[in-house]
Amino acid sequence: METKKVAIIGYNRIPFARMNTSYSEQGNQDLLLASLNGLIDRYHLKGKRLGEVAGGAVIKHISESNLIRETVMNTTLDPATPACDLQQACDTGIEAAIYIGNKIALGQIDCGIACGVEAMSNIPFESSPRLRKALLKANKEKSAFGKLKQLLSPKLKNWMPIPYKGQEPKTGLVMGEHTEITAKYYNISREEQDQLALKSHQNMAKAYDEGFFKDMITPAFGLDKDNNMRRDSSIEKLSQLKPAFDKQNGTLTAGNSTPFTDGASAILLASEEWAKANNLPVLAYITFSELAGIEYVENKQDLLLAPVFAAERMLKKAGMNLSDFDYYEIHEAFAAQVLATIKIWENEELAKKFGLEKALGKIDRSKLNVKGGSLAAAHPFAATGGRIIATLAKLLHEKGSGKGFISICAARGQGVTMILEK
Ligand SMILES: CC(=O)CC(=O)SCCNC(=O)CCNC(=O)[C@H](O)C(C)(C)COP(=O)(O)OP(=O)(O)OC[C@H]1O[C@@H](n2cnc3c(N)ncnc32)[C@H](O)[C@@H]1OP(=O)(O)O
Repeated sequence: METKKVAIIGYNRIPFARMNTSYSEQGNQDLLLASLNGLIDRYHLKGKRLGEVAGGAVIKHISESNLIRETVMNTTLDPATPACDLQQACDTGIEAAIYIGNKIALGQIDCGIACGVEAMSNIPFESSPRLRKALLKANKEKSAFGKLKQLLSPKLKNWMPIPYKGQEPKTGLVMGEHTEITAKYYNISREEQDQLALKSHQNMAKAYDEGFFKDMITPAFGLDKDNNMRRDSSIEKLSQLKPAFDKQNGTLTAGNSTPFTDGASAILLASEEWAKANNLPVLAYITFSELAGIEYVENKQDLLLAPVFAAERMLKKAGMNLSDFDYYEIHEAFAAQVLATIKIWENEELAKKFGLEKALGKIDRSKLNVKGGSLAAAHPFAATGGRIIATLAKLLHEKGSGKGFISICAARGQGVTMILEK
C-alpha cells in the first residue's frame, strides 16, 4: 500500500507563562481553546470538518477525561470533527503529531490538528486513600449519623490534599534530581550548562526582535510574549544562582532548568492534496520519527536520555548521519540533559559504552535551537512538542530547502526523535 506524504501546513500557540503568573486563573480548556481558535482564524478553518484533532495534557482533572473533544466542541470547527486524548509525558505533543501524521500517511484522514496544553497553575490535588475510602463509605450510608461517623473516621492528616511533585514513581526522585545525577555521571560542568541557558534566551530574544514569532503566537489573557524569556540574563548572574536539587554539590539551578509552565500549542497537518485544495502552502514534511525507552531505575543518570537510542534507530532507517541537518531542535528540559545527550552522540568511546554501535556524528552548535529552546520559552509539558515542530517547520520553509532534526526527552525514561524535510 502506498503511503501519503505528511505535510505541516500551519501552527499557532499562545505565549507560554511561568506557573502562577499570567494564566493563574485559566484551566486546560481555556488555554487550549485560545490556541486552537488562533489556528482556526489564521488558516480559515471555521465551519470545516477536519479528519481528527488529537492531543492532551500531561496533568488533567478527572472532569477533563475528554479534554480535546470538549475543547473542539467549543471552537468554530464543525462539531462533527472527532477528537482523541493522548498522554505521554513531555512527548505528548510530538506523539500527537505522529498519531495524526500516521493517519494521514495511511489515507485514513486527509487533515488534522495535533495539540497540547498544560495548565500547571490549576493542577489537581490528590486525596489520601484513607479519605477517599471514607467518602465512598459515607456515600453509601443511609442515615445522617452513619455518614457523619464515616466522615469523621480519617485522622486530620488524611484530609490534607496531596500536591503534584513530579516524582518518578519507580525511583522516588524528581526529574531535577535525576538530571543532577546525569550531570555528575557524564561530567557536564556548571559553566557549560549556564552557557547553553544563556544562548537559549539570547536566541529567543533575537527571534522576537526579528519578528520570527509574529505569525506563530496569538496573545491570550493579556499576555503577548513568553514571559520566562530574559533579556537581562548573563553568565555572571547565572553563575551566582544556588543549586536547586543538590544544595551542597549540585550544578542545576533555576537558570539552567525549565520552570513549571502554563501554555498551549497546535499544529495543522494534512496530505498534499488537502493543502492544495485549501490553497495552503506546505511548510515542511514529517518524514521519520522514532520512540525509544530506556532503563533508568538501575541507571538513574539515564532517565532523560532515551532520545540517544531513538536517534540511532531513526537515522539508520533514514540512511542519514547526525551531521546531515540544517537545524537541530533539542528540547531543553535541563541544559545538562541536552549536553549529556549530545556528548554521547558525538563521542565514540562514550557512545559504545552507552550501547550505541558507534557515535552518530557531530552537531554544529550554531544550528542548535536557533530561535531559543525550552529554557527560554519555558516548558508547558504537552505543549512543547507543538512549539518545537512549528519552529522547525517555519525555519525550513523560510530557508526553502533542507532537513531538520528534533529530539524530545520525557519522564519515565522515554524519548522521541523526528526528521522534518522541506
Ligand atoms: C515532564 C517530562 O516528561 C520531561 C521533562 O521535560 S523534564 C522537565 C520537567 N520540569 C521540571 O522538572 C521543572 C523543574 N523546575 C523546578 O522544579 C523549579 O523551576 C526550580 C526548582 C528549578 C526553580 O524553582 P525556583 O527556585 O522557584 O525558581 P525561581 O524563583 O523562578 O528562580 C530562582 C532565582 O533564579 C533567578 N533566575 C532564574 N532564571 C534566571 C536566568 N535565566 N538568569 C538569571 N537569573 C535567573 C530568578 O530571578 C530567581 O532570582 P530571585 O530569587 O533573586 O528572584
